[in-house]
Amino acid sequence: MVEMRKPIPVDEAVRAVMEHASSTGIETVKLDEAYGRVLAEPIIAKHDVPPFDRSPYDGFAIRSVDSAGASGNNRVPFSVIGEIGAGQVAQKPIGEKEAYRIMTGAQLPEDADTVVMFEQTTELDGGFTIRKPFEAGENVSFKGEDAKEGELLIEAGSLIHPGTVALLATFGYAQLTVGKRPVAGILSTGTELLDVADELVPGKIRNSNGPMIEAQLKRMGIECRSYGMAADELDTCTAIVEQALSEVDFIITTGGVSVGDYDYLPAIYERLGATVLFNKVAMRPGSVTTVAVLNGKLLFGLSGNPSACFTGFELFVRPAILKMMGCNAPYMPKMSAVLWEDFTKPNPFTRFIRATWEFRDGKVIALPAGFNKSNAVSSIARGNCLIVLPSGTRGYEKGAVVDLLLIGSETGVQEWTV
Ligand SMILES: Nc1nc2c(c(=O)[nH]1)N[C@H]1C(S)=C(S)[C@@H](COP(=O)(O)OP(=O)(O)OC[C@H]3O[C@@H](n4cnc5c(N)ncnc54)[C@H](O)[C@@H]3O)O[C@H]1N2
Ligand code: MOO
Ligand SMILES: [Mg+2]
Repeated sequence: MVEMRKPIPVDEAVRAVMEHASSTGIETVKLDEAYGRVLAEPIIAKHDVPPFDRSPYDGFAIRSVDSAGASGNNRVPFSVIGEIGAGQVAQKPIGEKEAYRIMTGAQLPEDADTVVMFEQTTELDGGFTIRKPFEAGENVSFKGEDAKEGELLIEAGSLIHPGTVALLATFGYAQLTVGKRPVAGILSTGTELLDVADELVPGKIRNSNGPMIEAQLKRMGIECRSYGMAADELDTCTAIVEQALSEVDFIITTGGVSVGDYDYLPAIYERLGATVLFNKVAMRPGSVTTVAVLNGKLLFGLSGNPSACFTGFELFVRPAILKMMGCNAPYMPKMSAVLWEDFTKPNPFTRFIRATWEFRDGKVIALPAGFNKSNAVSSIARGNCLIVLPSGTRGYEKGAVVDLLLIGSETGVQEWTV
């Protein structure tokens, strides 16, 4: 008799996975390897930024007192006593009505407290005149205005993006500690599977899930070990999964998790003694998504159906990986949008629809990506988000406001429910 499975809500399933996603540890990397990693230490300003008062313009550094009373009718002359390019420092202090030519980014000479842009002067031989007074501090980029020594700038647990790299470089982090990346193992199960280079033969299809998952991992910078494809044979698949468990931090299998005669993942978990966290989720696609855990390692049993497989990765595998790396905001960001076409099917389970969000007619709209079934492959190639239609809702009409989950976003959120 077929096994009856009890679906659990998506949020509950995500929580169960996250409870078992534990840190892979930390390691030290060079700055040029830091992009895409997670900070294992906070970035605290090691010194003021900028580290000295500097000129934000190309112009002349003067003492503001000397500009008092300047006007169109009373142009005040200055004599230029030297030039300071960025990286150079003034050799002597400036005296009354004296100025340095100074370039953007150069340290202000002692006593100078303002900068006059070239455009605000009339140049003369050996000097220039100005036609307005300047206040102390006008046109100065102050020491510490960007960051103060000791200030907490970025918390540990943040994903390192190019801007973070700039900040790390500013403070001289030639190396830093980051969360270790877990190593993933992937196995595509299915007797019907052909390799990408194979010609189609009756009854068979090419393996698209394996390459897709590898790309989803690559997008996160995660290294994977591919265990290729395996026919639906219990002994063979069990042996591969067992082998993989000894070599990687977590395993993703695709296919074989439903109740069919050749769906062997449930039996494999049982043989290996893995604890199944859930084997039915109140979602579509991906209701058969199964996650098990053995010796602290997660085994993600994603559905064989391509749309379900894709969605299962983004909803369950991705946040778990980020948590293993120590990330404090592992969930896809959410946004609201106006649904741009009718979606008439009722939603007994929470539905995730591959879609594109864009800005149109003054609002953010969401356009479903086409053929919307769990076994669809064409629509997963389109779109930049998932529309979320909560369980227990009926059809939606064009114009309804719906939630979106953003796919491929660099930054995430700390808490999340769908
Ligand atoms: N009696 C029931 N049948 C099914 C149920 C159910 O509840 N009761 N659930 C359906 C749902 S929902 C889904 S989703 C699928 C899940 O199937 P499996 O995860 O067991 O996957 P397979 O049976 O191995 O394959 C399903 C489908 O996907 C194709 N596939 C598999 N691997 C790949 C791959 N690597 N690349 C591309 N396509 C792949 C496979 O050929 C099948 O067409 O079960 C329903 N059935
Ligand atoms: O498990 Mo499914 O809901 O058709 O993808
Ligand atoms: Mg099946």
